[in-house]
Amino acid sequence: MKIGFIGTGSMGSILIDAFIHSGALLPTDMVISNRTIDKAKQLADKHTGLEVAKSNIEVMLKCDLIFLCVKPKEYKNVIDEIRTISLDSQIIVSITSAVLIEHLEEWLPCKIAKVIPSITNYVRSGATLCMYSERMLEEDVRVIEDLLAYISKPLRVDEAYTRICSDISSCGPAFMAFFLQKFIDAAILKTGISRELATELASEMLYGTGMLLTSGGMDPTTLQQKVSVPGGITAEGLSMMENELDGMFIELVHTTHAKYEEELAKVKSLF
Ligand SMILES: NC(=O)C1=CN([C@@H]2O[C@H](COP(=O)(O)OP(=O)(O)OC[C@H]3O[C@@H](n4cnc5c(N)ncnc54)[C@H](O)[C@@H]3O)[C@@H](O)[C@H]2O)C=CC1
Ligand SMILES: O=C(O)[C@@H]1CCC=N1
Repeated sequence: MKIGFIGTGSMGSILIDAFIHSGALLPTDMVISNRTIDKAKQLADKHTGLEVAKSNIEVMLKCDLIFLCVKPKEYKNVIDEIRTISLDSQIIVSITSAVLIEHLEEWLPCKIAKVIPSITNYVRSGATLCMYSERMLEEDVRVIEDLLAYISKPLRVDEAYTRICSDISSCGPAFMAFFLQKFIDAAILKTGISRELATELASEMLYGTGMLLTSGGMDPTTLQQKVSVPGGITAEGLSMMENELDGMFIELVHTTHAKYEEELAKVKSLF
């Protein structure tokens, strides 16, 4: 089976790298295209045998399963280009939250999967959020999830929860890195600790915390309880954060959902 990638920007190239490094795919299994062809060529220079197509049409003509890795506003151009040569036997995997399965089904005759990856997949961890159109057969779903399992934990979610699941799984790494950055900056400002040491400590801490919350079998509440001795320093810090951050995460969810609605409307208006 030939796998295509239309769009080799940040997420497209992360997926290609991860599939190759994990052994899920060989470079020769894939055909890729990108608006700026040099970006695709740079990937091919890194992975001998990876074929760069001259156009998105060429990818569609050569592949059975095609990942669409472009931004919402770029869907219109791609769909217009490929719709007349798309086949109902082909599987399109769209990685964009703000493009609905029902719209992709309206625009293309193909079987449609919506899979939201995460930057964590680069190091073969984190989830991939999986949603499928009714056109997908059991064996199509198996092909996709077998592939994704090399680089992630594929989790089936209801499309109605795409936004909040992506907030946690895909935006989450950036949000957590932001918190870490603020923590490190404050540590440097208040104590004079070196950035290098503070960053190393913070990164190791987040890695270990992630392990405790997955293979370690702890949930976030238990973890907090285990670290905070009643009346101790952690408890004091947690209590301060409870007051300072009250409402912030509600606001965060409002913000991401408002932006999502805006993008959904924009995509719809383009067609
Ligand atoms: N970056 C991330 O962590 C994640 C991104 N996504 C989704 O992936 C999608 C792509 O995001 P990024 O890779 O971050 O964006 P990006 O801007 O880095 O990559 C998009 C690529 O598409 C190419 N492109 C644009 N129009 C094209 C066309 N007509 N034909 C072929 N190629 C074209 C661009 O040249 C660019 O290389 C977005 O919808 C985003 O929401 C999903 C999960 C995580
Ligand atoms: O739009 C999304 O849901 C994804 C999450 C990170 C970037 N884009």
